[in-house]
Amino acid sequence: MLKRTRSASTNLVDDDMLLDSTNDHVTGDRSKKQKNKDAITPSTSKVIPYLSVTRSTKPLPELKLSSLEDDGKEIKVRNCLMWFRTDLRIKDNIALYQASSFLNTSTDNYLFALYVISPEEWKSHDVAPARVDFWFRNLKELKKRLSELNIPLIIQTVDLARNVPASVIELCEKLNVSHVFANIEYEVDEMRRDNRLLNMARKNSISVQFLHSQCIVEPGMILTKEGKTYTIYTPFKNSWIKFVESNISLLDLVSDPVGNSDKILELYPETFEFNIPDSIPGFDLDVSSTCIQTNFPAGEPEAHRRLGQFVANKIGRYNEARDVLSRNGSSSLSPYIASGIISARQCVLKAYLANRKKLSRGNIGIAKWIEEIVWREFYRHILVGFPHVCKNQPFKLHMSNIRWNENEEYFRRWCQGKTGYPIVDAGMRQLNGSGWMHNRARMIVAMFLVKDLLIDWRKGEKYFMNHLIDGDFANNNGGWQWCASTGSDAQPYFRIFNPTSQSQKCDPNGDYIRKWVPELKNLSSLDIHDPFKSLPRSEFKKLGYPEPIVDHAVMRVETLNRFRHVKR
Ligand SMILES: Cc1cc2nc3c(=O)[nH]c(=O)nc-3n(C[C@H](O)[C@H](O)[C@H](O)COP(=O)(O)OP(=O)(O)OC[C@H]3O[C@@H](n4cnc5c(N)ncnc54)[C@H](O)[C@@H]3O)c2cc1C
Repeated sequence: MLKRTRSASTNLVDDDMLLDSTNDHVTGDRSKKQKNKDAITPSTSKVIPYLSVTRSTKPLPELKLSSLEDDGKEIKVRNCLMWFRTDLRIKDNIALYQASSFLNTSTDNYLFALYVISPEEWKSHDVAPARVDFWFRNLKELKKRLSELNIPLIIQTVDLARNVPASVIELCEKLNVSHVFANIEYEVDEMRRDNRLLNMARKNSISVQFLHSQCIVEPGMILTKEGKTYTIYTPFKNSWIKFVESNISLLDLVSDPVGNSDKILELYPETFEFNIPDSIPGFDLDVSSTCIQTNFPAGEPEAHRRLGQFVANKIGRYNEARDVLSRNGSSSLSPYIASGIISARQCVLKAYLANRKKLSRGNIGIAKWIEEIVWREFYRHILVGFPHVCKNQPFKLHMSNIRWNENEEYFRRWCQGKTGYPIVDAGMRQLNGSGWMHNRARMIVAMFLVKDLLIDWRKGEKYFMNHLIDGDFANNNGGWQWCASTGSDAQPYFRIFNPTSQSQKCDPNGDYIRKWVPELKNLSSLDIHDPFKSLPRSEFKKLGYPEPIVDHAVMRVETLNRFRHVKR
């Protein structure tokens, strides 16, 4: 394991500056629909609008870790707290490693770990029950592994989201904590929460360090020639690859944390006694939990097993297999990456080594897979550079003037997988039945909602978040806006998927449809893609499958018309 010498410390600025970055109000609730009548200018500043990032290449002991110390104040090290959020892993966890190395010199200080259960915050962010279930299962694994290091995992349940920072401070006081460490979450509400914590900590002489860990290339590290955030993927990717190739230590993993001495067991026995619940009210699984739990077992070893198997057996053919719906051609690592059970860096490093130390070129399947992780980074950079996307607004602001259909019946049928378009219904039923959906199916169902039903993409985005085990704000928002032609580097509005030809192309034998739409399981591969057209009416009626709710050709014309004439 390589010892990491690279680090970053971040000072979050005031709430007001966060709000100023888009001249709008942060709602605290991404899900609430905001009518965007006011013109809002996306940030074009050279630096990230609400993050001031400093980097250091000095070895760890020489790093100034504390924001208070940055102010010239010295804080005597007492105990440390690692606050886990969407980074539920021990390995390659920058904040955890920093926290543990910070204490290393002294044996009289201890490291505690914290996880906050925050139901109100989760509700307002449409967190799916499948995701909460996945978190709890992973927390149980994490707790076991931390216990082996004598690090207790403290669980706090905080009903109101606004009380989270105060409860962290309260815990610090109780446990004599002087230094708090956490990895940054880039979404606006999360940044506001952390900013509050920072302000409260300052008043209580507690040092808080937020560290970059979600991306291999931190937001703000690569910018266009004009010093702006990239808004087009291909130049972003080229710049990303060049940057990582010339700073290859960005792929170095941090060492494992050092544990506490046994003395903590006598001094703070109660901190080892927290139980992780199986579930909490409001987040009960409504699909077969055994299917989700069997498909996505918890734990870091499982994530690494998947990565290892994928790289050993499948990655080489990823470029050709990834779009075939019935072929398990992708890694299915997304729940693990989204909850931080494995880091993007660990994934790319493994692929890079398998590709004989190449990020691009080399094996075409490997290079393509790395590009997908770069999409994930692209959407995070967009989130930071254009935080208005966190506030229910389209990246291209004039796109909020599109007139959407308010058809609850159509929306309900889309959600249930009863549109009469087999490939769309298969995708939605996969989501409802397993908490996950194939990438190509996500594109098809999203495009169908927006461009065949003309329903606001934000309704689909919310539905996805409410059901996906891998729900991830940046990826989900980016994916939806790509399909809706409202996003950065999105599909042009006139590119509209034909669901039937997508079905023929990406599920040629109809096996994916047969798996998820049992009414059609006996149809031939010729009839299955559009049974309403291909079967005699009497035969079709016997299937018990709905007729198509709209005519694709008619809706295509209507959609082109509405998008073409959207007011600027
Ligand atoms: C409408 C829509 C909504 C989406 N919502 C989410 C979401 O909530 N969470 C999520 O993780 N991904 C989302 N994606 C991206 C993509 O569909 C999933 O990441 C992918 O299907 C996960 O399967 P995998 O792990 O087998 O991916 P692989 O193909 O093996 O890719 C490896 C990893 O790269 C990342 N990745 C892959 N494709 C993309 C992409 N297009 N954009 C950004 N990152 C990508 C993911 O972290 C993924 O796990 C969405 C895409 C669309 C079109």
